[in-house]
Amino acid sequence: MCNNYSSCLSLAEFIFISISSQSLLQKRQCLFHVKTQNDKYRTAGNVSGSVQFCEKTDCCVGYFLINGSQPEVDLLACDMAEKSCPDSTCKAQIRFSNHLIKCVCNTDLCNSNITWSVEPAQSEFTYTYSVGDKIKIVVIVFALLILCGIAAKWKTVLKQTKDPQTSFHSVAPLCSCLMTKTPDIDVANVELQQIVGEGYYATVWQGKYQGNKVAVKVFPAAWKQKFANEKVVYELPLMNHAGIVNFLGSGRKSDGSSWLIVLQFAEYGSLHSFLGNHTSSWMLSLTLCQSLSQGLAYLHSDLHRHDVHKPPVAHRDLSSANVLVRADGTCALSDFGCSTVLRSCLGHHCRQNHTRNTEVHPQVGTPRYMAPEILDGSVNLKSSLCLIQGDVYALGLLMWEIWMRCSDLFNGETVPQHLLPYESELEANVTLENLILYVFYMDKRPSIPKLWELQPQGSELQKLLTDCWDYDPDARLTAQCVADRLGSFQSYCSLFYRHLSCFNC
Ligand SMILES: Nc1ncnc2c1ncn2[C@@H]1O[C@H](COP(=O)(O)OP(=O)(O)OP(=O)(O)O)[C@@H](O)[C@H]1O
Repeated sequence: MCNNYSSCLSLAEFIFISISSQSLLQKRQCLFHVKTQNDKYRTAGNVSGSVQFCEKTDCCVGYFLINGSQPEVDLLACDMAEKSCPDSTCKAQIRFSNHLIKCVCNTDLCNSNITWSVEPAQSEFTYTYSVGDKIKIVVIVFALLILCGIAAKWKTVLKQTKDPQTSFHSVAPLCSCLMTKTPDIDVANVELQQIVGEGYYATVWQGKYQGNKVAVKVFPAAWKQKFANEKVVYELPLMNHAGIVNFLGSGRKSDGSSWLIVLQFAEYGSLHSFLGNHTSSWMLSLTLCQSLSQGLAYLHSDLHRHDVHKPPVAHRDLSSANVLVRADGTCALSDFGCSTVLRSCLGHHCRQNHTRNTEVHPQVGTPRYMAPEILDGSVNLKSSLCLIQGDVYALGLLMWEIWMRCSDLFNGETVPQHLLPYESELEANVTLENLILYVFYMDKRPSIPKLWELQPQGSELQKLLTDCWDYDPDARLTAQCVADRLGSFQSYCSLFYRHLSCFNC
């Protein structure tokens, strides 16, 4: 019997309400307070008044502004993507700038309060050292330096005795793949002609080897480790692929002053200089993006052919300076100095383990191209999946750079000059702190021109880019999926413009 409307529920309604209230009860509840610039946090769960029921994670977050000595709430919400949050109370964890700090915690409404301590200010008192004190300090520092030197030397000697190869490999040892042992080339046969590129670690020359035009990457002896990293990747089995620059050999100058890697010569040099000097048609842009994503998909692949195994490799430093453009308008990945050869046992979750393993896989790469979770420092850099997802974020930025120079997308209007990602929003020499605030905290990405929406494939293109640089690494596409989607773009070529200047169309 039911006496009033509210108590008059059918059995089905009753079951539905109890199940939903139960599931709401099981969900993490966090205090909710957002400002418009961080609207993305609304999607992290259902909001009821000042409480949010988390849909995506079990963690609450709090961002606090430090004005004077008191933290002031800037944002309270459920976290957006799966992360580790081992603490039950919200302890200040990451300091984005002098004014903004973040905490994460794992109990209901735990983000209401932040536990933090003001960093001890530099004490301002002065102390005058006597001459005797100064001599003592110099002697102690000197003795410590000598001791450190001896200890470091011993560590190296012991390491080398244990495994003579380890001094030469910082890349994680592989599960099952054999290295292709390429014999060293005779450096005397390599002719260096002119410098074509100057990176941080090496100078790249145009040269001649066995009658062919080649690029020669010359590492000074001090960067032997970078040379070794790169050589390890190039010498992996089955590394020959159109999307990866062709490795022709390596060697050492007889006087030991430098180490050389000989590569196929890319006529247009880096993608950065190519885009700086050329605009492109729809088809050329598509060719650049397809070859780039195919190269990355291949690099990430775990291949077994007969008895040979190519493990997945994360590039970890994708940028337009590290992608080359060949005469036929295809891209080739290069510069594997920061790459990590991954064990074939993929499957670690991106954020299961909060420890930052800076020893095994340190945070490397070009900050501008670093994924938000890598900038934020909250990911487990030991996880293969994280590194691969970080590469896909950079792939999204690279494709944005390419399409921003596509004249067909600007419908006869002036094509903007080539810009690096975030160059127009932040300065050319952007600081890490500004990048973290913009890319991680505000979840901003390079802007996509409104004009693109009017173009035949503009919206698909926009979707492709946003699916690569999603805030949630698990929501990002794989490089293979990017290549497949781009493959379907091609069939629309004839629909695009009748007078389309197609490259390879
Ligand atoms: N195979 C090649 N063909 C033509 N130019 C090349 C080739 N390889 C490299 N370059 C040029 O040399 C530049 C530097 O090369 P690379 O990025 O490999 O050096 P690096 O010292 O490792 O740089 P980084 O500072 O990014 O670590 C490239 O941006 C490109 O302009």
